[in-house]
Amino acid sequence: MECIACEVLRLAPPVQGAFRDVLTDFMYEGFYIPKGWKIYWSTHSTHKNSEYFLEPYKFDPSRFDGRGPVPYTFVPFEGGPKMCPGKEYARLEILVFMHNLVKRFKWGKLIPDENIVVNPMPVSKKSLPIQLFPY
Ligand code: HEM
Repeated sequence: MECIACEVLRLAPPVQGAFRDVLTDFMYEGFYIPKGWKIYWSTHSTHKNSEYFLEPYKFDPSRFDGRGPVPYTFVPFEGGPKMCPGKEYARLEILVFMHNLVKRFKWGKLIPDENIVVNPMPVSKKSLPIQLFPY
């Protein structure tokens, strides 16, 4: 179940990225980035990089089996000193929700091909109406 949650967070990260102040001059991929610039790191493009994730647009929870992706390539909660302090709480909440939904209910989407819109968080276009049937 955890692999499924991670794969959803990879494909549709709730936080798209964030801005950072550049503290020292540095080179990146041949580009000179001067101190004082504001830069943006993108969760989405990191998660869809085929160098780190084979067939990046394919839903494949098994990529999180075993050792999983290399450090700093799966970053829905970011990484380093600014990493989300609510990460473990969010993880628990997501897994408890999924557990109860799957174990206690048979359920189905009312709009099978509903799209996701990003504004700025990814949400279902029509709020994902579902029908629940308790077991
Ligand atoms: C799926 C759920 C969540 C995701 C994907 C997420 C993601 C993130 C990310 C990417 C950042 C870094 C933003 C940045 O660098 O500017 C962040 C920061 C933060 N998150 Fe979360 N978060 C989640 C849930 C939570 C929860 C449940 C809490 C609190 C209970 C929380 C509290 C915070 C706080 C306080 C910060 C700011 C930390 C700082 O500025 O040093 N988050 N989160």
